[in-house]
Amino acid sequence: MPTRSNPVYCGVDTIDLAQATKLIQSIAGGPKPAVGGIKLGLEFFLAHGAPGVRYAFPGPVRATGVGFFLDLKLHDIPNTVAGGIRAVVELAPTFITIHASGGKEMLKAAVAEAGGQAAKHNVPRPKLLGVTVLTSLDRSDLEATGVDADPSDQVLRLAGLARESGLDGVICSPLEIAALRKQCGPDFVLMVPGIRPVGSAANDQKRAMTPRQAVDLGATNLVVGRPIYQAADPRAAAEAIAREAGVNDL
Ligand SMILES: O=c1ccn([C@@H]2O[C@H](COP(=O)(O)O)[C@@H](O)[C@H]2O)c(=O)[nH]1
Repeated sequence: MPTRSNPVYCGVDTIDLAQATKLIQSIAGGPKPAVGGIKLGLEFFLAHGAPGVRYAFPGPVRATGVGFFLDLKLHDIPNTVAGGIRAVVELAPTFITIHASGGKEMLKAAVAEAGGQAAKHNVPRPKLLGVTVLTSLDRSDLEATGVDADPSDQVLRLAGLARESGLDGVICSPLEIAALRKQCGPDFVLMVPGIRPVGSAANDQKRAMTPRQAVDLGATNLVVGRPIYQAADPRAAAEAIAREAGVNDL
């Protein structure tokens, strides 16, 4: 099998600053990172904010070339979401998430703000990804929110809106990858959580597949949290998942 660049982003889901710092150093530091990127999200950012990002994921670790996914899942009126983007672009994230269901005006405001702030801070423009239907939801969960649609149809609809609004990609489950590739083309980023290595527990993920399946279907990146950070040896777990996803030069 030909090797590929490491698609695995580890979700560092903890409020424990020391634990996050140690985990990030062990999987992303050194000459051979075991992951393609680090994802910091709600738990970590609410507890520690921008100073915590700089502390736990410092320049020397970032210099190994790993990506930085700031998974804030912004969802508010356009002016407020633009303000949220304004507050974090200087951290130079590779990706930021906003909810596609926030609507076209909100999505466009975020795109415009990301471009302007990147120029102001002289950092690469972060790629904006639209959250579609959370991977923890199935049809009946959607119905309970008033959406009478299959998750896959709703994901396609929201991805279309995200693309028309200028976003770079979406968060989707593995089950929608093939249809999204067809609808949105080869360059649209498909960042895919709901990834479980063979034999591991699904936890609260209702639309899940293995790393190999997701990559074969056309995922750009995979998001994996608990199967890495809850493992006895997180680095070994990350390497095993990357190998399962077709990375063979670790
Ligand atoms: O639809 C979504 C959007 C985001 N996530 C995030 O991905 C990780 C998955 O963690 P696991 O422990 O591997 O389940 C987590 O940080 C979520 O916030 C998602 O799961 N689904």
